[in-house]
Amino acid sequence: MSTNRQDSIERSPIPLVRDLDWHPYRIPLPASFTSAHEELATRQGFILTLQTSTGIIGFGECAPLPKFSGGTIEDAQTSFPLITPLIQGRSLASALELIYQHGATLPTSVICALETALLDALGQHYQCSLATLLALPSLTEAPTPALLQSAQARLRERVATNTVVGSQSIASTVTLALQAITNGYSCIKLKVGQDIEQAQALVMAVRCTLGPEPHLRLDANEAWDFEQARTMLTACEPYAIQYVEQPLHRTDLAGMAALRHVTSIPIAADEVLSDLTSARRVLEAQAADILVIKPQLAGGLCSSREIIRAATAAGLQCVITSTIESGIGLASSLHLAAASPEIQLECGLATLPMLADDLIQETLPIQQGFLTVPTAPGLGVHLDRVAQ
Ligand SMILES: O=C(O)CCC(=O)c1ccccc1C(=O)O
Ligand SMILES: [Mg+2]
Repeated sequence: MSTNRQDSIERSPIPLVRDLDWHPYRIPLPASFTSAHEELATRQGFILTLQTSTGIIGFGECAPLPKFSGGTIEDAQTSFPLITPLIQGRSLASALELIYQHGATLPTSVICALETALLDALGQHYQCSLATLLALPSLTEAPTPALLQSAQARLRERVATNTVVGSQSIASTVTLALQAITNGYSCIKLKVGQDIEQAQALVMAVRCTLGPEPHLRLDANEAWDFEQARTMLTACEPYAIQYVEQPLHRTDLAGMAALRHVTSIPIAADEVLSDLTSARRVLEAQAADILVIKPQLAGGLCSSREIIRAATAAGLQCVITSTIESGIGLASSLHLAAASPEIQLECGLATLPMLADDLIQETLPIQQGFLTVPTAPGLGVHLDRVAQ
């Protein structure tokens, strides 16, 4: 970018929020997503369109997942008319500050949508990607060219992902896992339910078929009690399990901490995480080796970044995953992953192929298990109007 253009961006005032619009969507999952919680056959949520005084359009997504945390579709809907008058007429930076300071009363998925749309617009104003904004020391001061350049230099261009195979029959799970390896994935997550004998047989069959190389992680979605978890994980010790997500109920932090002492398989916290405070409780209780962070449920991108920092300082690793939202929300999580060098494990962001429609004009292709981070200003993806 020419110096003149950059100078004029630094001098030009931050645009004001002119209008917010929430569009409901329903997207079918052709194969449905089965976990110990539910069978998700349709994804429901809202796309936020934010317009600025300078004609910039920012997009955000609110995709609640009531079985986890962060409220319901109705909770989100109730909050929309309250938000607009608070945000309208503020600068993008002051609107961001407002939601960071007072957002705690809103459903986390609503904060995530507002933050994404504001950062999308701000990135377009500064002509830098959302990931670049997240790598800056401050979001509320105009970045100098030098700051933008050093932020950009810290980003990852692509993010390694896992694929997830839902709880199906052993034969079809093995087939799907093999297919994923053929497609270039090197990390597979198996959904394992309450029947621990079936789960053990599944893990053995998948590991024996795939060989020793691919990373294999499990997700129990809170299905087990302590004894079931101990039995299951002991039986899985020979199969090189990368980690197991949420083996026990989210409230059982003491159980999770105790489980870490009876198995060598790392324990990951997922359902228990609903904001920075809940993450701090997990760290305090030494209840996990890994945190699974879903920006929709953890209060947005900056809140997720705070969680990553706290976890890293305590010696834990983190994974960013989707809630099976559309391409708008997925892109925002992808930018966060790109701006988080601490994250070395594969992220659970390979979920767009599960949806009948990703709602975006662009494609976010997965090549050899990697998602490429958009580099265009802001979010780098746009709502496909035809898809609505
Ligand atoms: O982690 C992944 O690979 C995909 C995301 C995922 O599994 C998920 C998606 C929606 C709701 C819950 C979960 C989960 O991790 O339990
Ligand atoms: Mg999980």
